[in-house]
Amino acid sequence: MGEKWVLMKTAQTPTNIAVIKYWGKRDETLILPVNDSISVTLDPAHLCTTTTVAVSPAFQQDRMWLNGKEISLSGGRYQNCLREIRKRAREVEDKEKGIKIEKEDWEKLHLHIASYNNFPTAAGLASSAAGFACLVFALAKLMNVEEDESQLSAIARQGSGSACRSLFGGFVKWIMGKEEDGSDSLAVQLVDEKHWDDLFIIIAVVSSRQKETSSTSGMRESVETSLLLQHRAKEVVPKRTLQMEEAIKNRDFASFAKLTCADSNQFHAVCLDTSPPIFYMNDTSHRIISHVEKWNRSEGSPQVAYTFDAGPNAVLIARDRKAAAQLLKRLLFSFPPNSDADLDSYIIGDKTILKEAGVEGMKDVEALSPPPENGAAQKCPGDVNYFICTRPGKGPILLSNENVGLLDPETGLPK
Ligand SMILES: Nc1ncnc2c1ncn2[C@@H]1O[C@H](COP(=O)(O)OP(=O)(O)OP(=O)(O)O)[C@@H](O)[C@H]1O
Ligand SMILES: C[C@@](O)(CCOP(=O)(O)OP(=O)(O)O)CC(=O)O
Repeated sequence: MGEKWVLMKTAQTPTNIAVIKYWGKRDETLILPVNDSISVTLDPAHLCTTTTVAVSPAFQQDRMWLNGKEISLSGGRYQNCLREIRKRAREVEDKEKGIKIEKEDWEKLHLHIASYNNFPTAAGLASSAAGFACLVFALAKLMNVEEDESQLSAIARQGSGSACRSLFGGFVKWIMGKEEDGSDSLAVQLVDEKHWDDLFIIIAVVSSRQKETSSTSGMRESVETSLLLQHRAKEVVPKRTLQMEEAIKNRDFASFAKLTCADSNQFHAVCLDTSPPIFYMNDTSHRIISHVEKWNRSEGSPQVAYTFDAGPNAVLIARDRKAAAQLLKRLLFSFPPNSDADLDSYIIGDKTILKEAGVEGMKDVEALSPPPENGAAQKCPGDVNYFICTRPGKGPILLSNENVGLLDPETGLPK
């Protein structure tokens, strides 16, 4: 194997947001959770990771570049994913390029990996979920791995728990499993992204400093100190998961919204019940909850569900585009951009919703009146950094066009 060839694959993988939260591990190394969780996959057109993986006999060591900067692969989570995927590698032949890799060769060959998130990394937008799912998916394609998405999800899980749910589109369940080796702790698709096409999602990226407690250490502290977590995992989530599956199957928005909001609130209650307490939401997050609760109550049935991960960003799931347009008007009234910002960079993703809300420029934002159910609503410019408008989306895909790869096909180094 003294030749100079480089073989590459590029994949794109979505991020996901949990509507029944994963919070707490029963095994830290294998990343095994204390309860099942359910998520919705977000449209990769707006939030996704692109990863190119390459193999060549010329590479001296495994290397990785994240958003253009070289990072170390020595961490246990990367090492576990690489080891597990290498174990499953099979023979690969590219007759056109005259390349043949035997199964045993994969243990000796080194990899180059380049990855890019089209959204901020470590900003509470689940970059680790999309990132590890994409790494495992792209490597599986490069190495001709036979395992299906669920089996791959059990490998991605060892990179970051929530990553296992990004191997599928639509609504996804991470089954906690019972086995000690984690072999049955994996993700399955509940329904694909077309099943509940009406839903529209608006993410409020709330201004904050970098979060103080990572999900990993936060959930460790909750497991060690919160009695509410024990109760939640044993008594609440098992029932709630079944109800959520029913709500999703029947496209029952009222039930879906009730369960989603209750589960987000209970997760944050567990954080408060942790010693010392963990605060992920801030005043802006609380204000968003109160606006949504008031509006839902005044309508008589829920129009929007809210959920918050380990940070202050609000993920708002509207029952349909009409409700999303109404929601956007309410959000823009209370959280207009700072006077120097322009609407084009303040609302990103699927901007078509702006037109439906009748908001086409800053003048329209300034002219918005307070929502009828909340005449006393205050304007808080600058409290939200920007909004991302998106939908439920599809799972990982392989990109066939070599030009979109992040590594140079000749050298295997970042372009
Ligand atoms: N594209 C990627 N490929 C591989 N690993 C990634 C990628 N993007 C992020 N990561 C890993 O995930 C880590 C960030 O995870 P972290 O949990 O801190 O933030 P996050 O996932 O963006 O936020 P949160 O978990 O709160 O939603 C990075 O330091 C890196 O190790
Ligand atoms: C609040 C959450 O987003 C927690 C996600 O935790 P991570 O998957 O980031 O944690 P590790 O497994 O330690 O990497 C809820 C969820 O996504 O289910």
